[in-house]
Amino acid sequence: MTDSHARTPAIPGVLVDPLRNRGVAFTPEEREALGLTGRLPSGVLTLDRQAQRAYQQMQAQSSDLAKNVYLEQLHDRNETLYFKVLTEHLAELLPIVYDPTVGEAIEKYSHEYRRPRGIFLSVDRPDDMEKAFATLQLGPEDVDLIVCTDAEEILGIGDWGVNGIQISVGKLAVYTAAAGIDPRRVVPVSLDVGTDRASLQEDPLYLGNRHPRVRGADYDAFIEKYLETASSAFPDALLHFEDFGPSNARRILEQYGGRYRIFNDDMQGTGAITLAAALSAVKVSGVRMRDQKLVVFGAGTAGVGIADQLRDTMIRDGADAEHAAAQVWLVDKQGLLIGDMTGLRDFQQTYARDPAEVADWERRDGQVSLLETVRRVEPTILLGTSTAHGAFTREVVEAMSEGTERPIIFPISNPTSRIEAMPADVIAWSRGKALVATGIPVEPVEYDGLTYRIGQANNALLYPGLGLGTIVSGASQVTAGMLLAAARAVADQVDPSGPGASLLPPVDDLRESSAITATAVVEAALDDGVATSKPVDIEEAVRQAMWQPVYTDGAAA
Ligand SMILES: NC(=O)C1=CN([C@@H]2O[C@H](COP(=O)(O)OP(=O)(O)OC[C@H]3O[C@@H](n4cnc5c(N)ncnc54)[C@H](O)[C@@H]3O)[C@@H](O)[C@H]2O)C=CC1
Ligand SMILES: CC(=O)C(=O)O
Ligand SMILES: [Mg+2]
Repeated sequence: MTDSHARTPAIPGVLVDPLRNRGVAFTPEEREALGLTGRLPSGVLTLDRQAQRAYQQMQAQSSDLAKNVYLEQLHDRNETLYFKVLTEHLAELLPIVYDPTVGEAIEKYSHEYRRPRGIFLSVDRPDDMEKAFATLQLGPEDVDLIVCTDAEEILGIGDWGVNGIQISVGKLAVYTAAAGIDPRRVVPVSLDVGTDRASLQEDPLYLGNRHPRVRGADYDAFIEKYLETASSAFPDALLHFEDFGPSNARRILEQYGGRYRIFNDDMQGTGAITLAAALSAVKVSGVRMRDQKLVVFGAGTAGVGIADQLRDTMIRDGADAEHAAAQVWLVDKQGLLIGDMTGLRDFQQTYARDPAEVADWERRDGQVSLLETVRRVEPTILLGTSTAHGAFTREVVEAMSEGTERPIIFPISNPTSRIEAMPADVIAWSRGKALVATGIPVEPVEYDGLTYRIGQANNALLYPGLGLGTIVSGASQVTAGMLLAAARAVADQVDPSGPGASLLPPVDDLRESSAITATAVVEAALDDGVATSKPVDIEEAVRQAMWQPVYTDGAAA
């Protein structure tokens, strides 16, 4: 009898291990040593040639989602090659592996599923956690970074259950491509607590838990167990939290930030990159930080996280704490948030307005609208973190432009379908006066004979350098000082004064930008007394720590 295995022999392990695989770049000697004789075509390609081929194959895909799926398959086949391609074409491919296409990839994950990447932890089996991490076969010092999500508020597209694993994967890809975080030392995690999205629960191909989100004590116990398990298995790892819902994101950070090495990207990373864009914009507008008036549209995790960092910056610039908080107006689904409203979240209360102050403001259906708020407040900064596409109308932008000479307008909701206004409109409606940054990548805008470059105020322009600095310094916490240092380091990399200049560094230079940011972060960690390692030459230590996508000698073995 013929043994079918004789005709279709198993693929040798090294060829299916993405961290070791080099495919046709294995030399004849390596093939011999690794038992690959006769298992590859005889040609040997360099990494450069492989990267050319992979890039061509990627370009031949018919849509951005197909490109994302192609690149994920490459990621699962050969990590060095994947990161070589990604690093060499960062500005072109970041929108494919990350925002905005990652949103679509998450929506389609259970249907496009090819093979698993990461650790899947289920609220229904909390006792499996240690076992799941143990399958990685890594020692306590082998992991620098774990990105987890419970996927309740993925980008601006809401609850996507286990499909959210792709945001953990995408965020980590950016860490490596943009800051050289070693891909062998990172772990993406899905915390599957169920989903409230009926279409997922009913989808026969859905791969996650088919029950509503677990909340309350069971949710809290699951998160606490995750923190305990992850940090005792990998005590040096930074625990990055991504895309949790507003009721949990801040609570987890505040409750556990002192005990564990936590970073909440949507609050802290977004706050810092938006602060960087604001620091640049303020250089152009000439209005001191302490005199800014900020209207936040969408008072959730990101919006209030940003408001907090801008308020703290006003205080550092000389405003007293009460005055700085009073310079912030939050507008959400209920309109302007006012102190006598019921149902305000605890983190919104600080900024809720005194009812007497707004007693004679126009109300429609009992609400003070964004437009009325802008007319009354005459803000210098308007921030969009609402997911409400088109909410920054012509009227809103014109009203803002009447109240201030250089309006700073940041519609940073992701992905593209959620942005509050496109920069071309904002620039036209403000007659070229607005200083704009967006969360999504956008092409330069032509207006009245001038080219306006739009900075990408996406936390991806900051968190890779922040993470690298945290890892190199061995910081036990991500402090406010480290966030501020990162924001300043990013802002200092651009000269925003030229006509139409970008407020933020370009994505093409992200690796260099991350090295500069990380250096500033290490210095801040040392100043704040949280660093556990003190490099003699900080910049050199940062650059040395950056993993490069190359085949290094001996790594094939
Ligand atoms: N550029 C960047 O780096 C980042 C951008 N974001 C974006 O910010 C947006 C919000 O994200 P999160 O704060 O995490 O979500 P969230 O759910 O915590 O906050 C969204 C807030 O907007 C409010 N909102 C929804 N529809 C509204 C409407 N029609 N009018 C007024 N308010 C409305 C919600 O009630 C909620 O308070 C998303 O689009 C996300 O992609 C978030 C993090 C980073
Ligand atoms: C960029 C990001 O973290 C978000 O949109 O949630
Ligand atoms: Mg996020």
